[in-house]
Amino acid sequence: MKIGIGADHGAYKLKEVIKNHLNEKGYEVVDYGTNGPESVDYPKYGEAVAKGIINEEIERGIVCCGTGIGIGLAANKVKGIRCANVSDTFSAKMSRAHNNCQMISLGERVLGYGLALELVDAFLETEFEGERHAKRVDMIIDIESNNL
Ligand SMILES: O=C(CO)[C@H](O)[C@H](O)COP(=O)(O)O
Repeated sequence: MKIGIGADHGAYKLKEVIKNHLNEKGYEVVDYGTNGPESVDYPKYGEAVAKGIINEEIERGIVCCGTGIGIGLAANKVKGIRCANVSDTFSAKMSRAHNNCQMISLGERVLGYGLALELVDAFLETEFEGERHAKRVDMIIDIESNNL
């Protein structure tokens, strides 16, 4: 599976930790930056990874900033994207199982690296359950289409 990652300056170290972890696990990783501590604006990176999903360059996206909130909000503004800001393993799994999220966002100023990697694994290893959840995800998609 091809995974896109992106972060701002508040989380580029976490992004590197995730990149190494995914490479070790055999995933193909596309890094959308940023790659250093210089201050940057997180919306640019959230948008870039989200567009990677929509353009089918990648299948899943993991984005990081200080809290994971801002970069996740930005990703969710790209039509068709469902990105969940998660900090517990159950929610990381449910973001796939019930919500069919293509992306999660993580906060480097919130999480330890061990937990962050557990969240990444839970997200990537859980399948969407479909059935009653498919109708509800379709309703989310309809809200987007009806409120342009
Ligand atoms: O968490 C974030 C957005 O939700 C950003 O990483 C955070 O706002 C950056 O702050 P600063 O410019 O003070 O490092």
